[in-house]
Amino acid sequence: MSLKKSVSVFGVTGSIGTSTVDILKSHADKYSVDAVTAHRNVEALAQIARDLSAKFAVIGDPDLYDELCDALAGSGIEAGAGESALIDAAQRPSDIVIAAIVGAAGLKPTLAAIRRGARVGLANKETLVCAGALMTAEVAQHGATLIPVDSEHSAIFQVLEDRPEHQVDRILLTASGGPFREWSLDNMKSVTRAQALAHPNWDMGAKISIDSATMMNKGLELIEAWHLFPVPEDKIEIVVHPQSVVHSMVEYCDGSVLAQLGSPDMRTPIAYALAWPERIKVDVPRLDFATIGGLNFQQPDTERFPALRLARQALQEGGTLPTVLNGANEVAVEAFLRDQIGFLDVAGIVETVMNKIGSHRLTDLDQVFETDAMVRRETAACIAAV
Ligand SMILES: NC(=O)C1=CN([C@@H]2O[C@H](COP(=O)(O)OP(=O)(O)OC[C@H]3O[C@@H](n4cnc5c(N)ncnc54)[C@H](OP(=O)(O)O)[C@@H]3O)[C@@H](O)[C@H]2O)C=CC1
Ligand SMILES: CC(=O)[C@@H](O)[C@H](O)COP(=O)(O)O
Ligand SMILES: [Mn+2]
Repeated sequence: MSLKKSVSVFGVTGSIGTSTVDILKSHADKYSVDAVTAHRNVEALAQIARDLSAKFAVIGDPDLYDELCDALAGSGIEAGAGESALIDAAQRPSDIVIAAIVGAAGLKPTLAAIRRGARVGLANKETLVCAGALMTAEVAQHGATLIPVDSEHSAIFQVLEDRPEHQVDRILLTASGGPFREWSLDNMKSVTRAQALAHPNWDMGAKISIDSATMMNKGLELIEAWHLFPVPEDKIEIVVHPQSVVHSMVEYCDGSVLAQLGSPDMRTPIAYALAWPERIKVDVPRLDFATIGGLNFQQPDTERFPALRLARQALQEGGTLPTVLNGANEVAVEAFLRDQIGFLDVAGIVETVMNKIGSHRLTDLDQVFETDAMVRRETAACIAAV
């Protein structure tokens, strides 16, 4: 009988996906790989599937099935394509699923893994933002386990120690402030794609890099934290910490503040999600406090970064408003990346769409998918009018 845990990695070709591959390779004695997925990058998917001796490789774009079969020829690895194959991959009985697809596109496969009671290492924060209450209800119903991979949420998870809500005074979610932390609104008007993609501390995929630059990432993380940890919204505060060394903190009722620190390298939280409740060795750069010298903290500025205010509003009003915020943001970020709108238009468009659609009581997952599709149409129309 194998003592190895089997792992499936969704979004294996991305930033989180390839960091996960790195850990799986260095701990091949502990983990075997079942399914791996990507969206369009057939070549990288097939190479990773071969390197990890995966059993099943899925490409999200159904038109690329034949290309994937060719790339896997002779390997014995089964190929699949399209949304139904992504769901099939999630339903296979792997011990751990790393959910690292970007955006709401990850919702259906992640739900499929939750519904079979899997342990899910969740990087894909947009799923919790657009359907958090329904997702966490399914986690409870099916006995699944959700382990946060997002660095701040991993930090909170590591220091929260199952403490009851009444012992927790505050969750302090740290934010780097992104590349424009000190820029004036006037200068931010002419930000280029390359400037917005250049995060000061983290090497990440394009969408989350833009989210960090607008600080929508922290807004999404606020909503993510509220779904993951048992504290009211007004006990989750955002604090700007330019060095990204303190990944988040929890303040307890006795005045103690517990923090998790580390180099800005996602392999640490990914390894924790894989090994929890144990820890495994990871070759990340170690902190040298004398070289770092000082750690700084500042108030966030919601005037220059309105995405923070919009996400707080979505969380407070609840219902389908976080779904609207997320869908509008995904479409607006894509438009910015295609040079169709300016940097400040991203949050402006999200606000316009939120005001236009408003919030409705959240009832079921079909409503989430319908709202998401409608928001994407409305946002595209709004972008066309800019
Ligand atoms: N990068 C980071 O350090 C962090 C990321 N996260 C979160 O993790 C998630 C992944 O981020 P990141 O790795 O940076 O993103 P990347 O853009 O680097 O990777 C995204 C992955 O998802 C796949 N993908 C994209 N669209 C679809 C789709 N429609 N259907 C199926 N698969 C798809 C991509 O495949 P292909 O390569 O073929 O396009 C790729 O494998 C995001 O939700 C992000 O917010 C959270 C904390 C830190
Ligand atoms: C690595 C990670 O978890 C990202 O979400 C990171 O936090 C982005 O940095 P910002 O704090 O600039 O959003
Ligand atoms: Mn984060």
